[in-house]
Amino acid sequence: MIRFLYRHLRGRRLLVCLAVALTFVAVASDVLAAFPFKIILDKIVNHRDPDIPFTDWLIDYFDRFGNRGGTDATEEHTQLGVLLFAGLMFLALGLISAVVAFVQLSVAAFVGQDLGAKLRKKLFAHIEHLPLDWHVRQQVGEVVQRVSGNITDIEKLVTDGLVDLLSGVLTLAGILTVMLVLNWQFTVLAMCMAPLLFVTVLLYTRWVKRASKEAARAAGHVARVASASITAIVELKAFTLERWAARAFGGHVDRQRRFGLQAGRRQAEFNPLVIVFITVSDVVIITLGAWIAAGHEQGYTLGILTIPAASLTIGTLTVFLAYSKQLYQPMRDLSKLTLLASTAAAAAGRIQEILDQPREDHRLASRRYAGPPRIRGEIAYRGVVFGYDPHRPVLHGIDLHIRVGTRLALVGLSGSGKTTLTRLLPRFYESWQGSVTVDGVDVRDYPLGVLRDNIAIVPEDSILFEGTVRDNIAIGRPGATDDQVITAARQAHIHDTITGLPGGYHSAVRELGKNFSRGQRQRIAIARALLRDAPILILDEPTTNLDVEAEAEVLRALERLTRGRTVIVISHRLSTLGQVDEIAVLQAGRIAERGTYRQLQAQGGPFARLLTEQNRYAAEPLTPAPADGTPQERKQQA
Ligand SMILES: Nc1ncnc2c1ncn2[C@@H]1O[C@H](COP(=O)(O)OP(=O)(O)OP(=O)(O)O)[C@@H](O)[C@H]1O
Repeated sequence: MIRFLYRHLRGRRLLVCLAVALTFVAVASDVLAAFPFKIILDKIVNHRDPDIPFTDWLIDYFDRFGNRGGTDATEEHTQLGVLLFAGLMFLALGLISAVVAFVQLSVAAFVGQDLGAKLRKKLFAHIEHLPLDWHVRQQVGEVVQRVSGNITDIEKLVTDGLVDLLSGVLTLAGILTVMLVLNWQFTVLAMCMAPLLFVTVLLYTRWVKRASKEAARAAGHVARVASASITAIVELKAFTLERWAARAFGGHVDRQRRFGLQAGRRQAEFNPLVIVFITVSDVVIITLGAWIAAGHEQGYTLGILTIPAASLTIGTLTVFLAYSKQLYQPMRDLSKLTLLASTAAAAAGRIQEILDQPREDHRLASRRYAGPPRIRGEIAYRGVVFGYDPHRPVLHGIDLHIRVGTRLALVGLSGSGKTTLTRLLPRFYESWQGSVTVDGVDVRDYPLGVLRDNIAIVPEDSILFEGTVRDNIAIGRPGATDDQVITAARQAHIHDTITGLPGGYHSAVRELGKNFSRGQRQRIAIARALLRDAPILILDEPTTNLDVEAEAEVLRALERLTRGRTVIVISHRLSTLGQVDEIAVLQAGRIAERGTYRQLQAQGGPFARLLTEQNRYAAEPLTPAPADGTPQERKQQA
């Protein structure tokens, strides 16, 4: 934890040192704040002048305001002089404490917030650069928790904890030292309850924390279940599952209440216990202390401990009483802080775990790449074997060649590996065996930035980001002009829809594009891809979730997008494959057959069977192959 903080506090270490130095000053003034009472009582009750080096001149100065009434011959200073001196000392200590607390807390808050912001930005940027393989293995909530909750834990330790921790330790040490110097025998007596108090504080803080943690975890479940139920409200209503959802939700709420009550009960027991211990300790100090301070002759022996008679003054007794109360707070703070520190240490561990993950380096390639930044788009898979699980390959020796500017459709049953195959191209994953090349260069030899800049992907469900519609299209090419954005939108057949919105191109996009229909989102994504103008295009079932009308619109937009590019399209709707040059059928991670639509249909193999299966429930038998052949065939005929 210390190493983690030291590393991430670079640039702010001097401020931390300042906060530490100020803590020393604050603690010293707090500990000394009990002394003015001692000075006053010693003067009035015991007729003793204060014995503080280098202060006589000041008391002499104050003496001129008083007279010698109430003093005896042994006293050098007047009562008023000493009272004014004690008052000034109290005021000065209070002011020092206030100013120091202000600076100290401001510094701690600044360092805490600064560290939190820096860590958040760093962690987020790192997460964004981690490979897809890492992302799919994570739970989204878990990752978000690290960016928000875990960093807050560290922020809290720095803002509230470090200063309190240090001042707690210093206050305890300071108080004990002063007490021991004043009267060590009486200190041992006065501290009789301290071990019990300490153990109680330690145990109870732990119990309260444990119960609160469970309650917080249950609260997390409550939030998750509520959010899942609200997200799936349509399904819940459709299946009339409202009561079932309410029961599941109620279970989590009950758990949260149980632990919340447990924490409350522990807290309720804790405070009275502390009061009892402190009261017992005060009783000892007051009764025994007052007896000794009253000047009774003999020493008092308690076991091996002898307290010399008349070794206490009423003033010293007051200091002991004040300290007895002051001891509790730092103990409590320290105990709380051990937990805060352990939570922060666990949080730091979880954050470091992510920071230790190697990120994708967009510039790095296994060999130096000296080719052009724009590639032509010839794709070849050779003997590619790959899987997500080390023991379960998904692709078994794929050989596939896609010429520049041609369109290949990947079809096959669900789970046959179509998406996986396309994911190897932008190097979201790397093949176990064989190679994937683009323009004859292994994808591993391209800098990631170059490779991915040359590939555009339109997925099944395009996601829009927060911002305006224009921003969402312009993502395709940072710095694109308004004209370029509008041209792309026109080509994607979304321009009219956008201009029909109240804000036009500046209309806001709500969370993940919820205020747009699926078809509109797809067309915005197509405009984005058009603007990107990448030579390679991957379409992963871009019309799957659309109704007939929206599908027709998106297909029209795609028609423009796919022109002149190397395209891999994954499609379940075999009837829409008329526009591709070649179809590859995947079966359990192997290419079962390849050919044009007509060839495969005539061949009577897996593709023909898939077609029959899809047409089984059609009202009329479909004959979707284009009358004039595929584009490639059309080109050849021409
Ligand atoms: N991230 C992943 N981790 C582990 N296994 C995965 C992962 N993604 C896919 N798989 C598995 O790999 C196999 C191929 O999945 P893939 O998504 O490539 O199939 P697909 O043909 O595209 O299917 P669909 O048509 O349903 O999208 C499946 O068995 C799937 O369970």
